[in-house]
Amino acid sequence: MKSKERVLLGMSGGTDSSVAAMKLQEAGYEVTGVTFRFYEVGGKTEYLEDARALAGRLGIEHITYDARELFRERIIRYFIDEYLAGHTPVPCTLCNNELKWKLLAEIADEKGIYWISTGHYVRKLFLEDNYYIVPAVDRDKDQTFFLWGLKQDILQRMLLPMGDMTKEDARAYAAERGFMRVATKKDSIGVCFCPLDYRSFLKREVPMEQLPGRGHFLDEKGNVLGWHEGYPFYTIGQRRGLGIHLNRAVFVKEVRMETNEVVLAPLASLYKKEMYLKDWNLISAHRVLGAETVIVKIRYRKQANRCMVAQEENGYLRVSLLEPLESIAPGQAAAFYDADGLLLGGGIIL
Ligand SMILES: Nc1ncnc2c1ncn2[C@@H]1O[C@H](COP(=O)(O)OP(=O)(O)OP(=O)(O)O)[C@@H](O)[C@H]1O
Repeated sequence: MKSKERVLLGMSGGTDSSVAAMKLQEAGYEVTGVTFRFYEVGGKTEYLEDARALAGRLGIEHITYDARELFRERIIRYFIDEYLAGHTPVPCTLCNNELKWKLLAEIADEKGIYWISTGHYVRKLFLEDNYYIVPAVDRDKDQTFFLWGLKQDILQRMLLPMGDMTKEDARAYAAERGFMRVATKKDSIGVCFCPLDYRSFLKREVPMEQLPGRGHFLDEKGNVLGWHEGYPFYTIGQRRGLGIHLNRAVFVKEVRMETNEVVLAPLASLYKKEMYLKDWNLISAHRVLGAETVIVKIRYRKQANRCMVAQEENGYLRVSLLEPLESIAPGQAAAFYDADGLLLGGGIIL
């Protein structure tokens, strides 16, 4: 890392960005921390106080940026609208690609700071005139899956101090320096504004009259199997919590918004060999469109699959899977990698 340069770091108050602050400072950077107020569960602002206190202890400048309205408009609204459209949204991907890193760059620009940083567990690589994101040393924490939408203007400015550490290392690093609160913080889980069940979130946030009410579960032939609570409460691939008891295992195969129907089928019926992507971004077009095969992942923790990718005349990407995949859900993200783990881009499943 270069020294005596300025960097703007997103400080969430959590372990990772706190350790990132320490590492950047030790590497000789003049760090400014910014904490975004995105969403405060139960109005709690402890995270903000933690980030501020750490910045104070490290002697770094800290600013707070109120992004609550923006977050509500761009992320929460999108999240709700996607379920109401019968899709399965990816709020963390959208937040990273459309909010977090863009805000960091904007604020850094205003302050005349070049480098921008977070506590993400990813690394960065420069290869043949392009910057790429590659998986972190800690494969279990790897967050590349959420960052496929970033372009060179952001990639070139990123500093990623957590990419070469494991979470355990990070906790030990903070503990060795006497930052016990940082070392022992719990990991955040799931979507920050809706960590557990999205269904109760929808019921709380969406007025009753905007929800479709009860509808039919159908089998693949169109026979009525029973009642469901309304299509937004079901996602493709779902098996648990269907509230219907049949003498065979069934999964959600299709969510039909127009008719408020949910089609249930055995797992074997959920496999597909093709999908289309919209809103895509290719960090390297020739490594994806020109490649014999690339690797595609459609869930953070799901296995990688091989595919071929082509651009259609209508602008979408067609992804032809070498092995069929189950639970391909509209609204979800697909991320492309090469065989060495280079993140090549991604898009939203149509
Ligand atoms: N409210 C926020 N304000 C500023 N930066 C944030 C905020 N939330 C997240 N970030 C930045 O984005 C990074 C990734 O966030 P994410 O919530 O995915 O990870 P995390 O593992 O919980 O990180 P941390 O331990 O730092 O909270 C954080 O390390 C931090 O740099």
